[in-house]
Amino acid sequence: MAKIYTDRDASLDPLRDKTIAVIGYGSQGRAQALNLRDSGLDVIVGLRPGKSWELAEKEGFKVYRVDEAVKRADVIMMLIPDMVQPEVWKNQVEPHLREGMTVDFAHGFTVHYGLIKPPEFVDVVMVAPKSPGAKVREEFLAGRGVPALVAVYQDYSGRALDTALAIAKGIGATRAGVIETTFKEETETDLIGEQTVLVGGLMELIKKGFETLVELGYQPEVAYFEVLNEAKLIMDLIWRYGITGMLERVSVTARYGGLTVGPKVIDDRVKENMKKAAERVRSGEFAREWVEEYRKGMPRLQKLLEDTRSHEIERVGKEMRRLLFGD
Ligand SMILES: NC(=O)C1=CN([C@@H]2O[C@H](COP(=O)(O)OP(=O)(O)OC[C@H]3O[C@@H](n4cnc5c(N)ncnc54)[C@H](O)[C@@H]3O)[C@@H](O)[C@H]2O)C=CC1
Ligand SMILES: CC(=O)[C@](C)(O)C(=O)O
Ligand SMILES: [Mg+2]
Ligand SMILES: [Mg+2]
Repeated sequence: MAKIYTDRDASLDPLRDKTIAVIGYGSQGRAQALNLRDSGLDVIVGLRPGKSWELAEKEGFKVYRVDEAVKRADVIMMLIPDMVQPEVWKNQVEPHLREGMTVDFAHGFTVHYGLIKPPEFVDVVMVAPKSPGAKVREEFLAGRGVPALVAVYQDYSGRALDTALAIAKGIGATRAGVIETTFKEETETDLIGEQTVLVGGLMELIKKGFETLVELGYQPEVAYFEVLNEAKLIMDLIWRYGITGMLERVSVTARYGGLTVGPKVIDDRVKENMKKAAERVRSGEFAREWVEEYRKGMPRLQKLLEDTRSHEIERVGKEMRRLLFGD
């Protein structure tokens, strides 16, 4: 059984007289910095000049260049993109680390794949929200939290886990539930999950469902409501009540049709494909490919994004979302 921590198991004390430098003010950086500050902790932000800098200042933070922030802080939270981390680490973080500091990550990628090798005199921990950044903030403001994983990679002080749990509490994650894991498990499950289900799988399932309906001559707007908009509403039922709970809340016809046809569409070959994707993550092959793509300036990523942007579901979606949300 997994070790799960909630609010009762965590204290903010390990962070009380410390300065926390949140490096990056994007998806996770902004959410985590704001939540930690609202939890009563001393937070500064480390950035390079630009839009994020202005936003963080506007939102009341003292903002410094990354190296300056590291010098002023006791706890460093590496919340910049995974592919940017190694260089910033080498030039602006590592040279200024002092004995006994804590370095925190929100995803294990750079440490697990050896792109960052922390010195032995700091604690290295991870608090990985199982959620997009915006939700980390939204749920916190609503008095709730999103689940997260915690892990200790290096325990120099002997108190690394307590510090990690304090961060988890400060961002609101212990309100939901925090599971103890390792950098390896978090990194591999996060990548496998986002590639095969959360990002890759969902997106492809919805696109192929949309294409199928449109190719059969149905109206694209009808297809959009059916396979994209309602996917969220059905997912909400699964999220709140579980798969059986969702089945209990759709029509008996949908229940029978879904249970009999679903496994024919998403068949065992899909699982074999998922296992292949998982193998590429576990062997490090995906990480090598992504580092190489990043170094080349991400031409493949840009091309794929452009193709997605021009897909019919996006054109129709824009119209339909204007109707639904007025934007
Ligand atoms: N996006 C998400 O919701 C999730 C992200 N994570 C992890 O959190 C970490 C941060 O990811 P995101 O929040 O998506 O990052 P992001 O892409 O939103 O980060 C952008 C921020 O980094 C700053 N930045 C970029 N390059 C910089 C540089 N050279 N020097 C200083 N600042 C720089 C930008 O100014 C901006 O403030 C990653 O490890 C990611 O895997 C984990 C869970 C979910
Ligand atoms: C939002 C999240 O948890 C992801 C999908 O793993 C990510 O953005 O990397
Ligand atoms: Mg991820
Ligand atoms: Mg994730």
